Amino acid sequence: MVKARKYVVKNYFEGVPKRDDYEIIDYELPNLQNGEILTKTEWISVDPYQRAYNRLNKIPYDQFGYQVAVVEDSKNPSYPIGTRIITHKGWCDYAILNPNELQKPPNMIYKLPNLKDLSPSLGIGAVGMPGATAYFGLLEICKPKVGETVVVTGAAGAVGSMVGQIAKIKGCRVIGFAGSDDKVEWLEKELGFDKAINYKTADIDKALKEAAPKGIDCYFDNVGGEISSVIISQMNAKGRVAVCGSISSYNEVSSNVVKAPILQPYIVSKELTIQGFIVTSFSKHWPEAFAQLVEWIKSGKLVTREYITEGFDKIYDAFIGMLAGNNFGKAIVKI
Ligand SMILES: NC(=O)C1=CN([C@@H]2O[C@H](COP(=O)(O)OP(=O)(O)OC[C@H]3O[C@@H](n4cnc5c(N)ncnc54)[C@H](OP(=O)(O)O)[C@@H]3O)[C@@H](O)[C@H]2O)C=CC1
Ligand SMILES: CCCCC/C=C\CC(=O)/C=C/C=C/C=C/[C@@H](O)CCCC(=O)O
Repeated sequence: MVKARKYVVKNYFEGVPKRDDYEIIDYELPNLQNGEILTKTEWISVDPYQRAYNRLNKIPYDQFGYQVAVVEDSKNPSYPIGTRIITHKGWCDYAILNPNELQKPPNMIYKLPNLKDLSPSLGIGAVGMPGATAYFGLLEICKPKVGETVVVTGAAGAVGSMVGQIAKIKGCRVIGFAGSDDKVEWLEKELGFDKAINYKTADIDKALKEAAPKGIDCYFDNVGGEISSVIISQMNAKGRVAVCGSISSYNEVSSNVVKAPILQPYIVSKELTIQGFIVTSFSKHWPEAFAQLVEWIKSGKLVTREYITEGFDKIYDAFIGMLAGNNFGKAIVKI
């Protein structure tokens, strides 16, 4: 018998999730049946949608999320012992899975993409769901052209740091917003952003007019709220906005959500395209994105950074730290 642990969400979050909203449960896994595999978790992802989607689930629920795991025992010939996989099994240290029943998101499983000699942990970051989000959101929705100006918020995070670098690879001028001077320095000095701005200290409207005197063609929106309204008000005719997330309001109780200015006059007069998307809509094409992302990383065109917390007992802390902005790049937990 294998002893396993998992995080169960006991409450609907009010504001910032509390430690007491979670319970860690110890339990014994049953014996393997034909077709099943026993997996040992190696890396766990903490992501903003784990906060945002809380109220879409029936309480209590097992905390969902991506993980890298290795097959420890197998009664499925397609997944022999030692195979590395990505699943959406969430915050648990061992699991029994039946790959034949895990074909559609969110209950998905796939073999770790060929990462060459890169760390398997990238399978939940730059070469995983966040990497695919940056790749498809930018290339399929913003559709940037050479010489255009691209703005990204949440620029030092998992998705944003990739968006900015991919836009540079595509020949764009890139401006990023992030929440500290250290992040600004990292974006400009190491990731090649043309300009980064600390949204917590800058006059956003003025700083952006200075950074983008010819206006903005593409906006990759990770945060929503007031800053997005300011950015959209400075867009050029036929500009494209990919609405990826709105983390600035995930921890707000509804009565506190900021009322953003009215944008319709800009949207109409500039003929803007504003499109929300969910990355799994592109899931059939993830393998193409992963192959390209690995090539860019291996050739040094794309820099990856991970913010690693160690220990199963620390997943909650890693999650809260990510929501508070501690992470540079992808926030993950090593189990
Ligand atoms: N549509 C989709 O399919 C997907 C959407 N997303 C969305 O993309 C966004 C980025 O996700 P991801 O890259 O994984 O996370 P990040 O790695 O960017 O981590 C979250 C970051 O959000 C920033 N942040 C926190 N609070 C605020 C706030 N009030 N205002 C502005 N920024 C804030 C912090 O950075 P800082 O220090 O700069 O404040 C923090 O580091 C999220 O909105 C997420 O929901 C992600 C994956 C898929
Ligand atoms: C309550 C509305 C929340 C709005 C936030 C929208 C998008 C933010 C975001 O981060 C989306 C991420 C999507 C990730 C997709 C993961 C899927 O593979 C699994 C979805 C899991 C689930 O639906 O339970």
